[in-house]
Amino acid sequence: MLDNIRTFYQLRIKTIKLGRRELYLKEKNIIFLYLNKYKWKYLLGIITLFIVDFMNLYIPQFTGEITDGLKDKTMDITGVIQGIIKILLVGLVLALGRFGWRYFIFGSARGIEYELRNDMFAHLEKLSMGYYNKNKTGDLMAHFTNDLNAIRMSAGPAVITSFDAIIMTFMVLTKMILYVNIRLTLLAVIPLLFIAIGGVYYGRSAEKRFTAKQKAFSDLTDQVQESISGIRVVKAFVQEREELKAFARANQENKDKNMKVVKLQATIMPLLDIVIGLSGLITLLYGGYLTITGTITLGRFIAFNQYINMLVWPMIAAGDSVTFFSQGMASIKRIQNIFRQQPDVFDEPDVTDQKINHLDGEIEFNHLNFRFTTETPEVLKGINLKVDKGSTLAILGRTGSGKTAMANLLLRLYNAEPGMITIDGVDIRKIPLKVLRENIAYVPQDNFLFSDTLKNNIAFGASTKDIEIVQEAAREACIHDNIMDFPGNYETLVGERGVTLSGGQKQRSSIARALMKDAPILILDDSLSAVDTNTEEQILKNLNNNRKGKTTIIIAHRISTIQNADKILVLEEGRMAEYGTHEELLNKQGIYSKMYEKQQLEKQLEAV
Ligand SMILES: Nc1ncnc2c1ncn2[C@@H]1O[C@H](COP(=O)(O)OP(=O)(O)OP(=O)(O)O)[C@@H](O)[C@H]1O
Repeated sequence: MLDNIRTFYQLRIKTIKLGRRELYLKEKNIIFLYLNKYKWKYLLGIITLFIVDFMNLYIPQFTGEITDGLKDKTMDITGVIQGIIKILLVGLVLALGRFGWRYFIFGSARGIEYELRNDMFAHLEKLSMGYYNKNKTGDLMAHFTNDLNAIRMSAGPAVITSFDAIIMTFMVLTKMILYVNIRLTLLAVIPLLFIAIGGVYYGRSAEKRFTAKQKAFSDLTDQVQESISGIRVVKAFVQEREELKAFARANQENKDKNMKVVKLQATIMPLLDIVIGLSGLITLLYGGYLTITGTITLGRFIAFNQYINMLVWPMIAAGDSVTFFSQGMASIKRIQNIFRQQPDVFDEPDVTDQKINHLDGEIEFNHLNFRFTTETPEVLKGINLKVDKGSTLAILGRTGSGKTAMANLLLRLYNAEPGMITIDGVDIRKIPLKVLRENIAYVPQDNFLFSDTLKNNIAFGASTKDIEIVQEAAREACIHDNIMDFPGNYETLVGERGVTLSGGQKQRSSIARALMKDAPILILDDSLSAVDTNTEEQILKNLNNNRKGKTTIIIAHRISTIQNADKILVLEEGRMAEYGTHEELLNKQGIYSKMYEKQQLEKQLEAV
């Protein structure tokens, strides 16, 4: 019985410890996970550093010996040459050692930065749309540049300077005591103690200022990113001056926050000089006295001065290390915030058991209600309908009525409640995300194209880049002739460094990209709005011929786009206002028929 209780508590303690450790790694210091990977390299680097520092101490000693030898006339030219050879040999070891620690420690820091950047990108890719709706692109970009840079500086130079400072201080002090004089050493290092005390205060204050500085930089990056991506709107609304003012404000804020850091460093550095100067003064006064009284030789006095100078570097390095570490700490916290974010949409544990690797395309919405966040109102209410495999559903409705929301839910960019959407009779949440998205071809409303060739844009996400297949998809989307008119044909670069496509050309390239996927489900989200009616007719005809047996969902505003669909859903403020075929809805004399009449009238007016 007692044994059982003991085992129970032992197990419990173990679990708590494990839990704490996980929490510690996850919550407190993600950087330790990365440092751990490079621990052997760091160790090698630190050992090399130790050797370098150790060898360094012999140069003042050899100089001191030559000085005393020459002064006392106990050393001839051979002795001097031997002394110089010893110094040169130490110099050679130092050169090799300095290469070594740089290679090991800077290499590890670069490695950590590289891995952290990869992991951060992979993590960001996993995060759901909800996260991107809340966070600004510029801010995220600043994490990849400024914050990772600060982390690298603290994982590399700061590690070196700290260890160097500690090892060097320790060794120099030992050498000062053993080789020169203990009392002189103690007196000379008293002022240096103030540096250790000041370091703690400086570290705390520096981290706060660095956090503010990094945030200001993020805001500035965001400002530039928004102004440049929105330059068309800025120019069209003659808002250059306003944008410039907003930029100047962000820039000023960034400068102010940087100045706060500069001011702190500017206060600390002269203080360091004063402390170091005091040490030098004590050395001159008391060391000089000891030399005059013959307690230490002139050579040892000279060596002592060199040792004091050797302490200057660790003191300044200590200041730099605190700066780097504080900045790194501020950045790690910012990056940790990203890693702490969990995707809302993910494969639940039992999903992989489902063995689903293909979809047929029978979609069912079962009394679907949906809101984007708990704070926002419901945007879809009681949607209840079935889309048969191989049929076409058209969704029509005023702007903001929830059409794109339905597409987003089918792609699981957001989560619907369990059971509210099924595909082939399986709850969408039980279908592996990869399978779901691979089986849906989507033409989004914003027709985003990458800064790449048209060929690569169309073949994006497809299993092949075969030009014949790319051309076939482009022909179906009625963009082939346009592409052939471009100077580089399919190799034409799109976007910032290439040609600027018209709205309609972008739309059709985007349709070609979706058709290239040849998926069992195709969603066109207002994807024909920028093409003329003849081209629209042609594209729809092509879709009809080539997508037999496959499901299509067309979201549109023009009735001409959707009138041949098997079923038409009219959404009104997220509700199914009307549902049926074109004829059925016309007979209903409701919203659809009114829309139809209006659009017919517009057509006739256009013809006149
Ligand atoms: N990420 C989001 N968070 C909160 N609300 C959102 C979000 N995205 C869209 N909405 C809101 O949901 C409603 C439906 O939007 P949705 O984009 O589905 O409309 P839509 O019918 O596709 O409109 P349009 O024809 O203009 O594209 C709108 O009121 C919109 O403001």
